[in-house]
Amino acid sequence: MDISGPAKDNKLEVELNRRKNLGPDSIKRRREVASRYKPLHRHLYKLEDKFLSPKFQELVEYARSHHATKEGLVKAISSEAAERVYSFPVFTEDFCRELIEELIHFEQSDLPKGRPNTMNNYGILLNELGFDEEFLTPLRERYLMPLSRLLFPTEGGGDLDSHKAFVVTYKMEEDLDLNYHYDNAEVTLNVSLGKEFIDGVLYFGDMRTEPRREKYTKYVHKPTVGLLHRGQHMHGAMPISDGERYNLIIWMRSSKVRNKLCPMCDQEPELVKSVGYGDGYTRKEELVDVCSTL
Ligand SMILES: O=C(O)CCC(=O)C(=O)O
Ligand SMILES: [Fe+2]
Repeated sequence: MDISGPAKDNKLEVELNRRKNLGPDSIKRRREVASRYKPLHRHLYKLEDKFLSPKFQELVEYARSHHATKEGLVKAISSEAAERVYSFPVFTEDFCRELIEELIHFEQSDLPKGRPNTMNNYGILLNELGFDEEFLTPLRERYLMPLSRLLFPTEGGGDLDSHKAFVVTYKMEEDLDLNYHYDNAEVTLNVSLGKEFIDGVLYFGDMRTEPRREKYTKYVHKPTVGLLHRGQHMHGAMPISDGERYNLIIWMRSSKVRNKLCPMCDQEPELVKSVGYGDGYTRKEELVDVCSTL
C-alpha cells in the first residue's frame, strides 16, 4: 500500500518517536537486568583469550605486528566467502555452547527484553545483558579493529569507535529467515554459535550503492566461524527448515565516516540526543546521537 499525505506524516511521526525512545527504554531495561538478573555463566561477561580460537588469536597477533600488510592478512585468512567477506574461526566450541546456554537462561527469565531491530523479533541485545563494558568493547578495540584496519581501511575499519551487538535466533515457529538488507554499520562481524540447523544459508549480493546484478554468493554457516564484512554489503538469510540457529552479530561503527554521511539515508546526519553509543555518531566527541532522518 502506498500511503501519502497525513497518513504518511503520522507514520513517520510514530517511527520518529519510536526511535527517540529507543535509548531511554533501553537504559531502563539495562538497569532492571543489572539489578535482578542472575547470570548462569558469569565468567562469560569478561573477555578472556581462552574463549577465542587459536587461529583467530594468530590472525590478530599478525595484524597487530609492525610488518603486517593487507595481502599478508588475506593470505593468512585464506578464505573469502564472497567478495571481501572474510571467514575464520573466532570462538571455541565451549564458549559458543555456554553463550547459547546463557541466552536461553536470560530468555526464560521474566526480565524485559529489547529486540535488536525491526527485522528480528527474538534476538537479544547484548548491551542490555551487560556484555558491552568488559567483553564487546575490548573485543572490538583489541581484536577486531586490527583486522578491519587492514581489510577495510577506506570504510573506517581503523576507526571503529562504537558498536551495536546482538544475537539473532531462528527457530521453527519463530523467525525463520532475514530479509535482504544492509547493516547500520561500517564493518560487521557475524559469528555462528550453533546449535544444529538445516538450511538457513546466508547470501551476499552487491554493495548498497552499486547497481544490482542480481547475482548472489551463498555461504553455509559453521559454528565457531565468523564472517567479517562491510556493513553496506547487502545480504540476507534463507529460512531454516529444521533446528535452531544462533548467530552473534556485531555492527561496528566509525563516527569519522558516519558523521559525514548517514549510511542509512545518505544525507548529512541530523542528530537527536540519545544514550550509550546511540547509532555511533559523535557531536563534540560524545557517542550519544542517532540520525532522525527517515
Ligand atoms: O543470520 C545471519 O546470518 C545474518 C544476520 C544479519 O545479517 C543481521 O542481523 O544483520
Ligand atoms: Fe545484517
